[in-house]
Amino acid sequence: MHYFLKNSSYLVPNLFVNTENDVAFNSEFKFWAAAVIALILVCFTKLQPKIFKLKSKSWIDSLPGPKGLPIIGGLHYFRDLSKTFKILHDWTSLYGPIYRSEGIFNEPIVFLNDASHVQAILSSNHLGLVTKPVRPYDSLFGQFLKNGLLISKGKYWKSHRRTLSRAFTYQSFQGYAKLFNKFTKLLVHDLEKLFDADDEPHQISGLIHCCSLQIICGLEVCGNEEGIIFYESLHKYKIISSKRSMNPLLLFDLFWRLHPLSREYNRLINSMNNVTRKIIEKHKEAKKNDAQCRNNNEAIGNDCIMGKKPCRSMMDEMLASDMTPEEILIEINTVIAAGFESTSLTVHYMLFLLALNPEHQRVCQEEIDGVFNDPVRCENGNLTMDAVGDMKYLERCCYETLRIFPVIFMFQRKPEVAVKLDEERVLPPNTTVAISPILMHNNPEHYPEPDKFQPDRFLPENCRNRHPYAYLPFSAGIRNCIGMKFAIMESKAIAASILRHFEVSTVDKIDDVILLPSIVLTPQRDYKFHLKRRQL
Ligand code: HEM
Repeated sequence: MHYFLKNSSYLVPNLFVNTENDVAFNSEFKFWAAAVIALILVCFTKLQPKIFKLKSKSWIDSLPGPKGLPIIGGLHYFRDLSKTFKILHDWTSLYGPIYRSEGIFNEPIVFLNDASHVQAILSSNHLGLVTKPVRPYDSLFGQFLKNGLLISKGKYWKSHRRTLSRAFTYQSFQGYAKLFNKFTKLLVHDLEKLFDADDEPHQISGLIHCCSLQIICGLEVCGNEEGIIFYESLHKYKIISSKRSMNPLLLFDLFWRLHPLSREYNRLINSMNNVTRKIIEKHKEAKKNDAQCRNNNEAIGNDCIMGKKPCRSMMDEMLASDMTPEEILIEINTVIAAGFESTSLTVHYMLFLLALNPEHQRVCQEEIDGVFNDPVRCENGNLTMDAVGDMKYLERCCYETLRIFPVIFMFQRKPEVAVKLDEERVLPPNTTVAISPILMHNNPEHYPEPDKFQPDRFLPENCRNRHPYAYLPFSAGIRNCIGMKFAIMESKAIAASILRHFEVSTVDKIDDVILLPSIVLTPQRDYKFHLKRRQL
C-alpha cells in the first residue's frame, strides 16, 4: 500500500479526539490556575482602557448580533465546535446580511453576507484593504508561516505575490501534467488494492491527501520518513492551532509561551521546516540533473524534457527569485499548507456528492471517457493539461462542490482605511470583517434550492446574472487564492482518474457526518465509499 498511514481517519484533524496522548499536558492544572489569576489581574489593570475604547459609539454598536461576554466576547458560543456551522446559519437567519459579533477583548467583528458589501471590501486594489487581522491569522499560522504570502501585508506582500504569481500561469502548469499523471496513477493503483481486498466500504481520504501532497511537493514523499514526519506534524499542528484560536487564555502571547502546548507546537514547526529544507535540496539536485541531461542531450529517466524549454514549477520560480533562503522556506510552507489539504478535501467532497448523485456521475464519466479515449489528449493513459481543461462538466461539478463545501469556510479582513459599504454605512478603519462563503453560498436569492447539487448553476448563461461576489470559495480581488486555477486543475485530474476507473457509491448520507471548523472545513470522520471497477 502506497500511503503512509493505514487508518485514514487518523488523517482527519478531529478536535473531538482526545489529543492528551499526543502532546504533553503535564502540570496543566497548575498552569491554568496561575493563568486565570494572572489574567484577572492583567484585565483589571492594563486592559480596561482598551475595552472601553473599543466600546466607543459607532453604527457598528447598534448592529444586531449575539451578545458577547466580558473579555472573551463571543468565543463561548463555539465551545462545542460541532455546532459551529449551525450557530453561524442561525445567526444569519436571525440577524440578516450584516451583523456584529465579538472576538477576544470584545473587539467587534462585522459579519458581511451581502454580496455588494463584500464587493466593497474585496474589489479594491488599495493595499490598505487587503490587510488581515492578527487574530485568528497569527494565532493559527503566525509562528509557522510568519510573513509568508497568506499573512503578510503592504508592499512586502505585493512583491512576494508578484514573484509567486509567475509560477501560477497556465504555461507553468504544463509541467505539472507529468506529476498529475504520475501520482494519480499511483492513487488508482492503491485504490484497486484497497477495494479488491474485500467488499467493505472504505475511507479513502488518506490516499487522496497523499496524492495531493506529492503533487504539490513535486516529489514522492508519502512512502518515506520525511513524508510521514511532515504529515503527522501538520496534523498535530492544526489541532494545536485550532485549540489555541478557540481558547481565550492561550490567545495571550505570554500564557501561550508558558503553556506546554506551545513547546510541542515549536517542535512540530521545526520538524516541518527540516522536511521542507530537504525538499528544497532535492529540487535543486533534480534541477542540476535535468540541466546536465539537456546539455548532454540524453534523457535521464522520465524527468528530462528533451529539446524543450523546461517548465518552471512553483519551487523553481521561488528558487530563481531574489528571495532569501528563509523567505523561500516560508513561502514553500505557505503553498503546501494552503494548497494541499484544501484541494484533497475538495476532491473528497466532490466524490461524495457524485456518489450521492449518480446521474451526474454518469455524465462526468461519459465526458472523462471521451477524453481518455482520445489519443491526442491522452497518450498511454497520460492526460495533457489541455485535456484536463476540456472536462467542463467535471469542472462545473467541482464548482458546485466548492459552493456546498467551501473548504475555506471563512476569511477575514481588517482594512486600514475607511470603506464605503453602501449609501448609509462607512466602515471605520481597522474594523475586522468576517466573510463566510459557506453562509453566502447558501443564500437562495443567488442559489435557488441551495441544498441541491446542481452543477449547471455554473453554466456561463446561468452565472451571467448572478452577483460576481456571491461565489467566493477562493475569495476574490487582488488577495484571492493564488492557487485557484491550479487547485481546480488538480481536483479535476484526481477526480477524473478515479471516475475513469471506478463507479463510486457511498453508504453515508449528507447529514451523517458533522462538519468541523478545523482551520479548513473538515468532516468529523471520513465518508465511507464503495469503489467498483469499471469495465473499460
Ligand atoms: C480547492 C482548493 C483551495 C481553496 C478552496 C482555496 C481557498 C483560498 C482562499 C479562500 C484564500 C483566501 C484566504 C484569506 O483571505 O484568508 C486562499 C489564499 C491562498 N491560497 Fe488557496 N485555496 C485552495 C488551493 C490552493 C492551492 C492549490 C494553493 C497553492 C498551490 C493555494 C495557495 C494559497 C495562497 C498562497 C494563499 C494566500 C494568497 C494571498 O494572501 O495573497 N491555495 N485560498
